[in-house]
Amino acid sequence: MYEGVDTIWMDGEFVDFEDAQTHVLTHGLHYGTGVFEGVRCYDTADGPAIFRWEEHLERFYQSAKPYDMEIPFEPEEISEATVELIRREELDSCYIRPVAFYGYGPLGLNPGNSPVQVAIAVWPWGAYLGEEALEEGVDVAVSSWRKHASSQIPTNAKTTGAYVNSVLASLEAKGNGYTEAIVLNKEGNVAEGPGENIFLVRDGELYTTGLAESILDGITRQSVVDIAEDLGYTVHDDATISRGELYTADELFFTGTAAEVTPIRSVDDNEIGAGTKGPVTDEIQTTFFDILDDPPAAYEDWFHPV
Ligand SMILES: Cc1[nH+]cc(COP(=O)(O)O)c(CN[C@@H](CCC(=O)O)C(=O)O)c1O
Repeated sequence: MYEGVDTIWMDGEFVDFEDAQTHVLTHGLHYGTGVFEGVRCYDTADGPAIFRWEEHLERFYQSAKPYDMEIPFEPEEISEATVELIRREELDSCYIRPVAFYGYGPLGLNPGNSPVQVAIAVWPWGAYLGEEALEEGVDVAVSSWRKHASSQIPTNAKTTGAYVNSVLASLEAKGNGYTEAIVLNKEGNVAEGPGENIFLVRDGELYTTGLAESILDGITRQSVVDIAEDLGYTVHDDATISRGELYTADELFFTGTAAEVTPIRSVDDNEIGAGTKGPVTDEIQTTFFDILDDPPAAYEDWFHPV
């Protein structure tokens, strides 16, 4: 995955990949007290550009707040370091992973005396759910693991430790021969995927679960809502979707920085629609990738040049 990656930015310095280490008594390793972002840089017609960078950077700092975590760098410093790192790696497109965590200090739940460390890594990352997934769609299963509720962990924050919930759901799905999971919330309605938001198409209208369903407020989700509305679709972006509605949907698809727009062709072995990428999904996905390839003026503020 990291072939050819030489450098990582860590705590204000560019360091060699193999030197980007942390101590085994790092607070974040023991208690999951870290926050991160997943971002993509695309090789657009206007050159390499980071997609929705300002929104991702804002969410990075917001995610730290519930943990009293002061990220010891200004957004401008993180931004400059990220652009410089992409240039040093000579990548026209890449996945970008900023992470901030309570580092090496006295253990115990209170992280107060552990320093906050920050690192940024970039690497080429292709289709998250497999090369054929974007075209053919994926087979998914509803997980027996429920999404933790927003009353239990701030689901609008990308907390490293919270992702054990996603790991459990993803491991279960893959262990049972599916590509990905869909997780229900504690009410038993649809939340999202382990690392994706979810959209449902019914009678030509789009539905996506709202923040009250204990989901991450996905930036790709919001971008797809905007794109769909600009295409003239009615979008219900605060939907409650029952498990049964998954099976009777005309179309389903995931959205996410890593997943981009990935069609779902079956749920629990029930074919969705025609069992392949549906026409609305195809139009949304094609428009999404066209915007990434050659950003129209209307979307130019979605792109941060590298
Ligand atoms: C739980 C979850 N829900 C929705 C999304 C989509 O959010 P956005 O990227 O802002 O559209 C992601 C991103 N998942 C990231 C991490 C994936 C990983 O395996 O790590 C990502 O897509 O980068 C989630 O982790």
